[in-house]
Amino acid sequence: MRSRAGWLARLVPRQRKRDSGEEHTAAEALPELEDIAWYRHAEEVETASFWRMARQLPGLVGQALRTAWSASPAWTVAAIGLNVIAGVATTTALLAVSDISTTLFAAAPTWDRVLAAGPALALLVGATAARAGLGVGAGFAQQRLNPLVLNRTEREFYRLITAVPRAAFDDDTFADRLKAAKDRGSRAVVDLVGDVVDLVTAAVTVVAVAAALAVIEPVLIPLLFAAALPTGWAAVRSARLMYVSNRSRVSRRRRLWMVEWLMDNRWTADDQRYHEAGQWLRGQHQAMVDQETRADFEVIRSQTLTRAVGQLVAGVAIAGVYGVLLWMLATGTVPLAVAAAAVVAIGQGRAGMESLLVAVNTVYEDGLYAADRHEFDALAAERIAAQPHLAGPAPVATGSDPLPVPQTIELVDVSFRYPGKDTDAVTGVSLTIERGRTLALVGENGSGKTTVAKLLAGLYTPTSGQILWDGVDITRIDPARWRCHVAVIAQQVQQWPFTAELSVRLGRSGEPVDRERLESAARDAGALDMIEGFEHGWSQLLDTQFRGGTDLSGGQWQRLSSARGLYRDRGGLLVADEPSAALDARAEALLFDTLRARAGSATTVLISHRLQGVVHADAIAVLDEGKLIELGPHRDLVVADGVYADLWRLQSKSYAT
Ligand SMILES: Nc1ncnc2c1ncn2[C@@H]1O[C@H](COP(=O)(O)OP(=O)(O)OP(=O)(O)O)[C@@H](O)[C@H]1O
Repeated sequence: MRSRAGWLARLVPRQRKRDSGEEHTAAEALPELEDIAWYRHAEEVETASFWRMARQLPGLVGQALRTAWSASPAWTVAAIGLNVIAGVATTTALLAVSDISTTLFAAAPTWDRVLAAGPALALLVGATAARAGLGVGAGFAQQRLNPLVLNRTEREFYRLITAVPRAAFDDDTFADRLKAAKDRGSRAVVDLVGDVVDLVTAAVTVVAVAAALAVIEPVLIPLLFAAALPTGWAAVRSARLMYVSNRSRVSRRRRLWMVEWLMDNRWTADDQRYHEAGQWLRGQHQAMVDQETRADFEVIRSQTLTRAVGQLVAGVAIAGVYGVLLWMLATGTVPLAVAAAAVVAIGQGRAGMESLLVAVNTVYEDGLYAADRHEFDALAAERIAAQPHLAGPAPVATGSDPLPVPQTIELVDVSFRYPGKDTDAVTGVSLTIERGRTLALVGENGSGKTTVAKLLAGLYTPTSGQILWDGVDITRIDPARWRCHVAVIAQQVQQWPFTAELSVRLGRSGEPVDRERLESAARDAGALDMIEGFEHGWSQLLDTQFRGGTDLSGGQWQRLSSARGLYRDRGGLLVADEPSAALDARAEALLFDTLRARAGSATTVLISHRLQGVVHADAIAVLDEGKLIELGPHRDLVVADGVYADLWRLQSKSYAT
């Protein structure tokens, strides 16, 4: 076993060494070209013995059967059951062959022998036809099963992806697992079901042939197994080499995919050309593609070597099996009639045995990839379950209906640190926002304004501290109960490739369209004239990659984004993060009027670098390096002569000149 592992180790590390050495130039710019950390996991796989692999089979088979059963119990039973019955037909056909040859080699007149073989011949024809029919039926059942399993697997994947907390997408471990699951893991879960049906088919054939040989000449059974082992060994080794290679390349492929996306999509097409970045991107891409090609060559070379050794040993083993049969014939241990039947059985048995070993190998291989998907599912489920409202003690507010619109929202000593960072983005912020009031967040770039907004919108959970709605810790309540009261006009304008109408009503897409609200949201955001001026009005598609689609200017997209936030808003909390950054003066004034009109009834959190837009806020919170350093209305802060007053003077001066 040690020597096998060592032999494999000699093949694979050579590939790794060459990978990291030759890509040195590219690695300077793209460090992800290095093998990923969980390569160590693949090295464990590398040293697994055939028997360890065989021991894992029952678990993998059980797992595949559970997957298949959950997708369709009826087709699972059909796919497995028909194969098992086909096995009975195989044994019957082989025993009929044995009967026929014994009868034909008997000492009797030719016609008597032919007539005597008639019933066995009829049985052979019947059993062969039945086996073929059952095989077709089993194949049909398997093909019906596959799309059902795929459907279920995909549904679960996207359920997890959309339910996972936002912070998961900032985490590189999650990104790697997601990539591995998407790359092949999900497909492998589906393939594993098919593999297990193939495994059952092959196992049934082998058992059927062994049962027939037990009647014809039991001595040949172990020889049959011995003859198929070398090919099986080679298949297992090849798969493992490919697995180890693939696993080590996930990180590079992720980077490759990203560079390809940067080159081939319209969103980066402008900037790429402004900065003449195409050549550099192509260079990075080429380096990675070359690296992939070299890795492919390496693995193909190793696999071919493995298969050649397997085939060579298999040839010798088969020669040995037939040699033993000839020797038994020569010494009179088996009569000629039995030897003839044995040749037929061995032919079928060898094919079945090789299929079995290949199936074992495929089940194991796909099992490894499927484990990537299961690992991802487990990680995603863990992240979902770790959300405070699920993981913490009993909820602090019971029931399942939406909470009432909050009268007070409080941040109590809230801190937040992004995953993987060693400093807080927000530290010890305490604030109270009364219903009907406007709070403005002000501060330099990177001071933590958007992070506070995201915490308020429930996108992230505070690392410490609490966010209270009417005294209730919001992180311990199901977000479905309070998110309906939160609307956001995000800093990063999302250009949804939908119609203008869907783009505006996305935040309430599950509800019937409210035309009046749709128009008033668009009007208040300064987007109504624009939408009504589109060739197709509200039905205008906003993506030039589809026929009839169009694109918008930066400011027009931002108006649409504001309309989306306003349509969703129902008088709860509206977070507007730099909502006017791309707007012209008229549109900006209109939007700020709209936000001001909320005063007295709805709560607004406004982030803006244009201090003219925040002077009317009931309170202005000034953030610096994640800390709240000043809080109060405009007039008080100007009198206090601190950071805000400084910024105000600076902007007023530039407007005055
Ligand atoms: N997803 C993220 N992962 C890691 N760090 C982040 C992430 N988003 C923001 N940060 C960091 O958190 C800090 C606060 O960022 P934030 O976006 O809240 O600042 P801001 O005050 O809104 O800045 P701006 O005025 O530029 O919009 C910054 O140091 C930023 O680099």
